[in-house]
Amino acid sequence: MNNNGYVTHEGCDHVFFVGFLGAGKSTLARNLGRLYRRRYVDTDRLAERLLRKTVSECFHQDGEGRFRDAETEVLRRLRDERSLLVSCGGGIVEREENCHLMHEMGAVVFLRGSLQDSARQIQHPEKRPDWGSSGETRALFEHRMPLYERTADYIVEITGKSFEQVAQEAGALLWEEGLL
Ligand SMILES: Nc1ncnc2c1ncn2[C@@H]1O[C@H](COP(=O)(O)OP(=O)(O)OP(=O)(O)O)[C@@H](O)[C@H]1O
Ligand SMILES: O=C(O)C1=C[C@@H](O)[C@@H](O)[C@H](O)C1
Ligand SMILES: [Mg+2]
Repeated sequence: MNNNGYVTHEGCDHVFFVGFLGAGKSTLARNLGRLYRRRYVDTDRLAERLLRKTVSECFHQDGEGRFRDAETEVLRRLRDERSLLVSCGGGIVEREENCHLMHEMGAVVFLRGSLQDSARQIQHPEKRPDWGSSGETRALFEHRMPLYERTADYIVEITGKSFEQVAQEAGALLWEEGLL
């Protein structure tokens, strides 16, 4: 345990949560952080801090490329930290370099659900640069699923489960694997 009261292990051993928009990545990282006394961070919030603007502002003013560069820079900077739970932006798997960085630093957990799960759970779709018309969103979902699957070390199914069930299941799995 470090002097902030968080559990840390030797070396860089983060757990990264990936999945489509609204899958529950941030909620799960926060819940597991509380349960297992692990510090959690969110790559979208870290990118906003680096860019000094919101994700949505960055997409509109500077374009997606600028945001993706910031997202990769955020991951690189996590090399200097220990034992974090990291909820990732939905598009983190778009860059091969990001996937390498995550595997170099720890384990990747994919929260797998349906497009309907995302549509139900997502808040303020009007503020999401990444939530387009229903056809665009379906195409993005279909493009992303194999990328998440290919990158995942572990898969947690979310369909029909409450946050508590998802946290319990993911927590038990990661604990058994010595990752928490
Ligand atoms: N298992 C669940 N059942 C029902 N609602 C959930 C569940 N998990 C998360 N939620 C709710 O769904 C919404 C999206 O969750 P969250 O922000 O954790 O998802 P996310 O994957 O981080 O999304 P984003 O793409 O916005 O980063 C929140 O309102 C959250 O309270
Ligand atoms: O799925 C995506 O491409 C994105 C998801 C969000 O978490 C943000 O990272 C951003 O809006 C892009
Ligand atoms: Mg989130």
